[in-house]
Amino acid sequence: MADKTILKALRGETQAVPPIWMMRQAGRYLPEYRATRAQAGDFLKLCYNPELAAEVTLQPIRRFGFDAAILFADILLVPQALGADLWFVTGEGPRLSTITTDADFAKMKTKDDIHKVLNPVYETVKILSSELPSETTLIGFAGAPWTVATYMIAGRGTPDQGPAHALREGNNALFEQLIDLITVATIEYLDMQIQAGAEVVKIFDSWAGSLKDEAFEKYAVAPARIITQELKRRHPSVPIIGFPREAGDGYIGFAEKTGVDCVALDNSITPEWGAKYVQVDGCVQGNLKSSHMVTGGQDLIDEVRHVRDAFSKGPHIFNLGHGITPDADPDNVALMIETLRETA
Ligand SMILES: Cc1c2[nH]c(c1CCC(=O)O)Cc1[nH]c(c(CCC(=O)O)c1C)Cc1[nH]c(c(CCC(=O)O)c1C)Cc1[nH]c(c(C)c1CCC(=O)O)C2
Repeated sequence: MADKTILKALRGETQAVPPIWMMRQAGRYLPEYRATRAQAGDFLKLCYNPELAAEVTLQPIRRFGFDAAILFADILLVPQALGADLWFVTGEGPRLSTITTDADFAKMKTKDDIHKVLNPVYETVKILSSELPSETTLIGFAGAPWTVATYMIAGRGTPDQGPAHALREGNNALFEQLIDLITVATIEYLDMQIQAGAEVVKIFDSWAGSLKDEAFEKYAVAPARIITQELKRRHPSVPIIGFPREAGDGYIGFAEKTGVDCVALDNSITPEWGAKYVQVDGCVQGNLKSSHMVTGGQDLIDEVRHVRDAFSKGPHIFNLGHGITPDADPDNVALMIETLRETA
């Protein structure tokens, strides 16, 4: 449907009230999410259970009326589909078998093998595209090659992505083979999500900020450009959101260099800076601090207005600068939406 508010923003329209959704909007801060996850058994079983994954995707739409739903899945399902072992340690995060040698890489599967594992995700998308309200946009997603590679190399999240940088410098040929494999697998994965009904896709490069200068161009910009160009060739009308988190000056010109339709902004920059240097090139998404979803009150109201007003002269999708945290209060989410939609 052409007049969905998210799609209008992505086409470059400025709207008096920007559309809104929230990173990690289906998550542990919601009691109904925790109940469904318990029913599924654990987080990964939830990701691979199309009925229940669709259910948790719909929960924040029912409760809050967001303008977009984001598919419930995880960026680490692609490494798993490529042959990595994956598990989650409660309270700590993901763990994977590591890729640090040519022998490890030789055991990986190819891009054509991934759908066997990822099929349930496409089923979730199909369920959602028939069950979502007609005004709600369905967003699919994947991790960017660099961010996915950081987990595959280290076997876990790391504060500075040290192991991935070490491989990039120590065995660059292997590192680049891994980036290329994730890039081609991501294209096929997002293509299938689009065929199943995703109307927009987002590429999460959560660790882009640790790539500097030439490395940022080679491993954040170039893979995003390759994925975007190929998806645009196959699906010209499907908009793409890029999120090179903490890219700093790397945000400037990112849309033009990669071809993405919208750049998601984190909290390391002010909305004024984002409007001046990034929104000049098109749609931006962001960037309220997630901590306001914990603290609430007048500060939350003031900051929602601040972010909205700073981006009011161009196309904007309201969002947080990063995912909502488990300690957030759902009432603060409702207050954010109510404040955003008040007549200014
Ligand atoms: C780096 C990354 C991951 N996953 C993701 C990223 C990129 C965005 C970002 O920077 O946060 C992306 C992601 N993960 C999840 C979604 C679903 C859609 C949504 O945003 O609601 C999305 C878009 C569900 C999830 N992914 C995860 C949860 C929590 C798991 C649980 O329910 O126990 C959810 C709801 C787990 C996860 N998944 C990942 C980590 C590091 C963790 C553990 C940290 C944490 O617990 O928050 C990898």
